Amino acid sequence: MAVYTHLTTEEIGQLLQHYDVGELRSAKGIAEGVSNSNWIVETTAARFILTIYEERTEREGLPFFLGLLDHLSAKGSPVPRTIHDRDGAAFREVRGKPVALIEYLPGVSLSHPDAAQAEAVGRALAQLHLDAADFAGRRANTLGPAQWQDMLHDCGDAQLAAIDAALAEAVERHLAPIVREWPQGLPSGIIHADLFPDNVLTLGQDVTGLIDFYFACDGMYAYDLAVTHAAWSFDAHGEYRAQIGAALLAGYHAVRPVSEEERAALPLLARGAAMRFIATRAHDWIHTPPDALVVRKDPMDFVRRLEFYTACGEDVFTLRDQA
Ligand SMILES: Nc1ncnc2c1ncn2[C@@H]1O[C@H](COP(=O)(O)OP(=O)(O)O)[C@@H](O)[C@H]1O
Ligand SMILES: N[C@@H](CCOP(=O)(O)O)C(=O)O
Repeated sequence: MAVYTHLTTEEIGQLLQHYDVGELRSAKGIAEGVSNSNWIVETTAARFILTIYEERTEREGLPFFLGLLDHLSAKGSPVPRTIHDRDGAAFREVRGKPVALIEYLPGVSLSHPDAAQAEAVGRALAQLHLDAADFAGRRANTLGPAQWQDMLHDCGDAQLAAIDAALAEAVERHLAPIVREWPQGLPSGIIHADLFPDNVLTLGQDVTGLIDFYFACDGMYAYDLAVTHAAWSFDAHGEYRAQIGAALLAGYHAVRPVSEEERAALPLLARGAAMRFIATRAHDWIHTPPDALVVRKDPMDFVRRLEFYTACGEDVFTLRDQA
């Protein structure tokens, strides 16, 4: 469970007094998530998500993240609105940490998507890129190649090897070439940068929620597509699911056509996406406080994906048009 800050019911009740959302009925810590502390809050009026922003979500980014939710939601994207307090503020402070109340969206996260669901996710990602294009906010990517290098250097070879010898070897072998060859100048705009299955809510074949924009930033659209491909196209044993990968790319391409230059960069971007999650997972593996109620994520999942993307053929990134 991701709850790092343990608020009392009284504290949550007092916080809600600043919003026009009715009286507190119940508040339950949410099991999913690793970055922030989250509760489902029921009031006499509705259900909400209450989030306390922890260390990884930088406070200066909050006007961007929360403004982006409101921008996308106003465009009809399945993105939750920020609930503003009675003074119009998008976030407040509790125990010295920022806290926000977010619209609750229906739907469930998929653990084993089918091809139609993967295609819908690809479409939703492309639509998000289009809808965010005229958002005025800007935010640099704070988890780009330079930061992967810093984080992995900070972990140190010995600690990486203590997690798994293959982890240290993969970083040693792959990090420098990925950083050296990293593409520049591909079409860019605001990207989600973390569209994993737990950040997409669905009902049947429909995407009903895109959540957790706390890594959103300026970046290459094709990198976001590569992150999403790496996050969705493998089963629980790490086996590549070719139909899922192809459907995801096809769904995206149908809404925002991928240029040949972007397509050609996808294999490298996918290796970079794998390295990005190796870096943060390894860092968290080593630095997560022992009393945090959180399930740490295994960096080795992405070492296997990195090896897959290094060895795979071009056909993985062939773009097929919709049937
Ligand atoms: N707006 C929302 N509507 C419904 N459920 C949500 C919403 N936001 C978050 N959740 C639930 O809370 C979980 C954790 O939220 P998330 O933003 O991913 O946390 P973290 O930033 O810690 O990763 C999600 O997996 C989802 O189950
Ligand atoms: N998606 C990342 C971790 C970030 O977690 P989230 O719960 O904020 O989506 C990973 O899988 O490593």
